[in-house]
Amino acid sequence: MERDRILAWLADQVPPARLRHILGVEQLAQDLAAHYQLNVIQAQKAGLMHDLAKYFSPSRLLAIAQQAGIEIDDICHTTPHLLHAEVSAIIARDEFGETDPEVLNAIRHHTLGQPDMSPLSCILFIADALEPNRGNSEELVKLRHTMKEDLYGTVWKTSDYGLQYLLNKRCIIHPRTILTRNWAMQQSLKSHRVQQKDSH
Ligand SMILES: Nc1ncnc2c1ncn2[C@@H]1O[C@H](COP(=O)(O)OP(=O)(O)O)[C@@H](O)[C@H]1O
Repeated sequence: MERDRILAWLADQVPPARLRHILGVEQLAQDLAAHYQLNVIQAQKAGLMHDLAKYFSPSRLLAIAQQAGIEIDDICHTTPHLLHAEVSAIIARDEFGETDPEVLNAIRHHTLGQPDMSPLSCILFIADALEPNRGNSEELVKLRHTMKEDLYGTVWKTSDYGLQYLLNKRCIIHPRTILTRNWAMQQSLKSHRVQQKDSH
């Protein structure tokens, strides 16, 4: 079975704690997909393969991304680790024969997000941040309470949580996460306005 082959490959490439995180993302992505009536198999595959390139060296990430013709902006040049999402999608395709664009796009967008990303991508973005092994800080517990009520609102607030972390650590922030946050916030506020109108 392909899942076993992927797990064996991962066990060779990532430490046990990361493997636990990956399994947590796989499970939560499936739960959320079932809840939002999305394709559970796509969610499972995206969860399982989202961090394939997590431990690749910066030079390897840059070389693979360059060879694949991915546009590498200044921030990714300085912090090649941010390319692990794009490169994980390439490995999913080339090593494990994944061809489903929905699955590959969800993997590509799991770290920085992407304005207009699909519901499946939203689910993987959330699952990566909120799976149980991430801990139980007050903010995470709060986000887990809303994750099945408001998909876009949770993408918005998960982005805020990540941005806050990066600000506190004085990191350079990739603008795509800010664009994702603004997009998700607008989607969430729009859907609340529609719900309010419907209830009058
Ligand atoms: N928008 C961003 N701008 C800059 N760095 C980011 C951004 N989002 C995440 N990072 C950094 O990239 C690294 C990988 O992110 P992620 O894959 O979410 O982390 P994790 O190792 O917790 O799974 C993290 O160390 C984080 O600090």
